[in-house]
Amino acid sequence: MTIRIGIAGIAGRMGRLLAEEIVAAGATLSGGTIRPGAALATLPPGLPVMTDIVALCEASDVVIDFTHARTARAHALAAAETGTVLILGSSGLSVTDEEAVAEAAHRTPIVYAANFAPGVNLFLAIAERMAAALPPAQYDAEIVEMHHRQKVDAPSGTAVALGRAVAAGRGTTLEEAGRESGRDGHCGARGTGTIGFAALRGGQVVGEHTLLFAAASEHISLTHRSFDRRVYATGAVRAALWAAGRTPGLYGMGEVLGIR
Ligand SMILES: NC(=O)C1=CN([C@@H]2O[C@H](COP(=O)(O)OP(=O)(O)OC[C@H]3O[C@@H](n4cnc5c(N)ncnc54)[C@H](OP(=O)(O)O)[C@@H]3O)[C@@H](O)[C@H]2O)C=CC1
Ligand SMILES: O=C(O)C1=N[C@H](C(=O)O)C[C@H](O)C1
Repeated sequence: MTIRIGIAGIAGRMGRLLAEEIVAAGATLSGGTIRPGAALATLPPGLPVMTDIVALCEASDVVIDFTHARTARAHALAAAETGTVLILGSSGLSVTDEEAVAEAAHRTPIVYAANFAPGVNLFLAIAERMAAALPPAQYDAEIVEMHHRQKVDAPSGTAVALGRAVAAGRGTTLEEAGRESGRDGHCGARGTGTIGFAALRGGQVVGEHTLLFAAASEHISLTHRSFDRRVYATGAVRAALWAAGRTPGLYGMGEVLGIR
């Protein structure tokens, strides 16, 4: 029997691509959820569409969730209670949401990644190395991201992950280092060692992230651009096939790719 993969948020931009990629990977598309109260959109005929995440988990070996931060906690709990593998791609989770996901991962495998594109995960590893080599007293770290006008959270999950990677390279955490976001008005001079974030929104940009280290006499920057969000869908399906049958735990895309 092929692996059964369900999709939370099947009517969304990512949900629709995931449906195609699951079938292309030779897995069984077990169904999908839409938001309770949402109008039933045009979806593949014959596909079980429901609003109950527990019912989707029970019908699936793996559930892929690209919906919204506000559902992450309930979806992780449903996966834990039914022993279903969860691939979680939603961004904008609070620290307490992330703690709830980590708690659920004691009972079932969860792959949680800010970005499922292979290039971004390499970028995260390089960011950590760059930060370890460039002293924070001289090199200001700034992260700039741009996304389509429909994106509802900022800074992006990937930008936050880059910030965390920079902080880790500097032997600290993002919270300890301090975030500087959305500068406006008399915001004061930049703090030494803080990590800056700027979020641009417009058009249909799939996802662009730049990490800049700025010193008095030199700048070094690295940019990743996604041109097609299918790269996230293929990455998520790859994670689903990798995670099925693993022991419970919280995994990242770096582990799926063998990067870290
Ligand atoms: N980790 C990664 O690699 C990537 C992460 N993302 C993240 O994934 C998320 C979704 O992105 P995207 O597909 O562009 O957004 P969309 O808004 O297009 O899709 C989200 C879908 O989830 C639905 N939804 C919301 N709540 C529920 C619920 N409780 N049950 C079932 N369905 C629900 C929405 O329905 P409705 O419209 O009716 O509210 C919508 O159809 C975002 O957080 C985004 O940042 C996106 C791309 C890559
Ligand atoms: O909402 C999006 O589109 C994306 N969200 C993710 C994020 O917040 O980092 C990943 C990617 O950048 C696309």
